[in-house]
Amino acid sequence: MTDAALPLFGDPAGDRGPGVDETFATAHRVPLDAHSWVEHVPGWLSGADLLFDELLRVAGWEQRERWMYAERVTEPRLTAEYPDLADAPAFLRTVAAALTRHYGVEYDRLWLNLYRDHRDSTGWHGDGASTRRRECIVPVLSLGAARRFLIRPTAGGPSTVFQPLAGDLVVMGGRCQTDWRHCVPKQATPAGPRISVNIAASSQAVPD
Ligand SMILES: O=C(O)CCC(=O)C(=O)O
Ligand SMILES: [Fe+2]
Repeated sequence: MTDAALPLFGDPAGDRGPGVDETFATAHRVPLDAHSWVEHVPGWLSGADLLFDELLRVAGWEQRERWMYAERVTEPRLTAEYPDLADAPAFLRTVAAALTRHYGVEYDRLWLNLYRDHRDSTGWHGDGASTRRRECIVPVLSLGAARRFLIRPTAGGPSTVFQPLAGDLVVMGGRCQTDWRHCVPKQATPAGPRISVNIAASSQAVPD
């Protein structure tokens, strides 16, 4: 079965399914320095739990491994990647289109992370190959359990902490992918599963 064939929310009237706030009314931009910022948009998506359940079921979750120094390590999360937005579950195309309209960046691909519980994580990093332009706008939509999202200068220094809830957007802008590093740390306090939707643009993968 393909994603496109799924009646995603089974609600032809469309008023019980998820929806996005096209006005970004709750957006709050936090300047990190002269070149970089993070925008938190609480409650941007309504019906986040429906989208979470649907993605858990339909996404092509993979367990990836990577080289860390001389060792092959299993990543502490699952990932589903859609290099072509056209192949992504239908509602995520609506999400990407709304972000394209608002931020003026042609979002055309995305990947999902599934943090199965509080022991899953993403270590400190910049988004690398998907963000080679000097200034990029990288939206991340949170679904499921709340987890901490940290960002700190690449050269070291204190972290700025966000705690996106289900339906919140966290958007990294400017030079966040080079001058700053972000992560979602493991935590001691038990947490249920979380999915992050990381929305990317091939136009931002090309250096300017
Ligand atoms: O899960 C998140 O909120 C961020 C994930 C992330 O930064 C990534 O996959 O590159
Ligand atoms: Fe990232």
